[in-house]
Amino acid sequence: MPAAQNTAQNAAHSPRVTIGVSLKMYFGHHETLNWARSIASLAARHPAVTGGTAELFVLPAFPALVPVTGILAGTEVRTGAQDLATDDSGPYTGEVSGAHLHEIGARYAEVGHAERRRLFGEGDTVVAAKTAAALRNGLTPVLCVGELDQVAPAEAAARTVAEAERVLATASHEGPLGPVVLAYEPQWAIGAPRPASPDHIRTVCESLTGWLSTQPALAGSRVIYGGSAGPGLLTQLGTGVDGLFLGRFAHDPAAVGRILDETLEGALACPTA
Ligand SMILES: O=C[C@H](O)COP(=O)(O)O
Repeated sequence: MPAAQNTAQNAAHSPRVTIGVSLKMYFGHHETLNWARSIASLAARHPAVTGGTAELFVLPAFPALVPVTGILAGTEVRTGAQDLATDDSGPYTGEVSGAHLHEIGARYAEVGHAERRRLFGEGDTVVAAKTAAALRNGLTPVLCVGELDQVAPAEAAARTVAEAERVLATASHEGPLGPVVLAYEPQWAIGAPRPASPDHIRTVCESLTGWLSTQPALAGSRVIYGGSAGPGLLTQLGTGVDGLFLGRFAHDPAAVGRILDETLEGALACPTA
């Protein structure tokens, strides 16, 4: 199928807004399960989810993946992992492979988060290997990219597109690419009181979307924003972003509900690569 036709078909079938949630390491096990039950109930009745306006995925800690996937079974919410191994099996103490994750029902795997880069020393080579591992195991990579320091939007866009290009070019040496979720997370806006400005977010996300449109191997990819995102941001962003990647501001399920409400407001017309 020609790439352009493939892109058009993916766009036609993609929900307009992608909402991801990473629980990081904030919740205990029972707290995670209770949160997942609330999200399951929300997703089962919210018209944005039942009507396909929004797609929702959640990334709990590894031990909660099986029960959370069970709790969300029967809803349109998908689950994924916050990390995965570069390899698919073998002597890698403490690691969890993409094959294992797919077997237990995960459909997404986050790679390249700033916290893993900063605290665990992961660089582009490892991030690319994890991206490739996700793709070859049927997991959609949630590839986090974003500038370290607060710079002007145009400079942030240039750095972020270069980062995505670098990582995905390296990943392509290990196997075919496919649709990814590019999570634009300016590192200075993670864990902050407020997100980056709408103008900053739009400038970078539109650059990422423009770059993706030149990459047929990545057709069907989405660009979402993370970094202190919460209720109200989607409405402020309007067009130019395919969704949000939520952290702390999704801990209250009611806040997730308010964000889903925003996806129905009609002002959001998300371009899809
Ligand atoms: O994975 C999510 C992002 O790092 C954002 O987290 P945050 O909203 O708590 O800043």
